[in-house]
Amino acid sequence: MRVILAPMEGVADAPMRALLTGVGGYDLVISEFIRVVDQLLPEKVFYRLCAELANESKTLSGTPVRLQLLGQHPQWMAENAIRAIELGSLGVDLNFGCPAPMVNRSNGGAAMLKQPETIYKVVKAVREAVDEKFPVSAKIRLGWDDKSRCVEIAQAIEAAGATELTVHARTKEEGYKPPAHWLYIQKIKSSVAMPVIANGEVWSREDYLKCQQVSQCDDVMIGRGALAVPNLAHVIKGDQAKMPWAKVLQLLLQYSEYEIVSEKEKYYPARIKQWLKFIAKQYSQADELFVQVRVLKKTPDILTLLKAQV
Ligand SMILES: Cc1cc2nc3c(=O)[nH]c(=O)nc-3n(C[C@H](O)[C@H](O)[C@H](O)COP(=O)(O)O)c2cc1C
Repeated sequence: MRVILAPMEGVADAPMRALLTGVGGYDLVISEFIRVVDQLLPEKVFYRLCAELANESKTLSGTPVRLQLLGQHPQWMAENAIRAIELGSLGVDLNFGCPAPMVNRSNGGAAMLKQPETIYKVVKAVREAVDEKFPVSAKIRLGWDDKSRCVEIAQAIEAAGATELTVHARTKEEGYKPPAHWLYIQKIKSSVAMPVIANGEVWSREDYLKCQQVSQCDDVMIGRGALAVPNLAHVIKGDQAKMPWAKVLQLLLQYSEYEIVSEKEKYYPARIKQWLKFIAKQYSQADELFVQVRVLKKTPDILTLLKAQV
């Protein structure tokens, strides 16, 4: 079984990826998406969204990172995929599930689920452009507003030569509303030969076991659950209990300290607050802390408060 850390734009940034894979249990990480429209993007964009490229595409603790691209133009996706590989990415992942209105208005992300033939063309162009020794994977939702074409979409991705497929078991319209429809992952898995990775609403080992049973997939990708319980990968693998609150606090401190080092004062307080909100889903102590942290504007003040809790 593999546990993969999900791409989460604006949340699972490189410092967060370093922190979570440092806790361990992850076999692979997918980066936040890089939006491709109609040009070959400059190298700095790749480094900004996937800083691990400068470290042989691995997090500090050595977990491999695969860069994710999002776009609807086959040729530009192929050109940017080549650049990703040249810069050292260990493969390319293609995002066909993003629900952001800006992305969807220009026919990217989840909007592509309405056109399996365009998805096919994008995957094929990227697969043909990238040396076969590097994986080209895809990530989908079950559809735009209904699930009737999910098998067709997966089969198009396979026919185009994708190495593997992650299925977030909801339509775009379903957003993040529970439940995730794991049975549809099983329908997809039984219709294709490539490896399928299950994704959606796995917050505990119990969830994983249920998801595994229903989807028939051993491999799982975890997103919000990984933020809420920082050692969830180990918990899922059955080799650790849920991390105690004191340890979570230490990680919050570490993440906040990074910000001081990186001097991104204005930017990161929002990210610390955001992370704390996810943690509050699984730790009641985080709820109380969030009330105090939310009014603070500067990271040093947040740090002082966090240190006082330890
Ligand atoms: C804040 C946020 C940002 C996300 N950004 C991306 C992204 O950049 N690329 C992508 O393929 N999916 C993205 N997703 C979707 C997740 O990768 C994942 O499919 C989804 O959260 C369901 O998994 P979960 O229930 O384990 O969180 C994002 C999700 C969240 C909550």
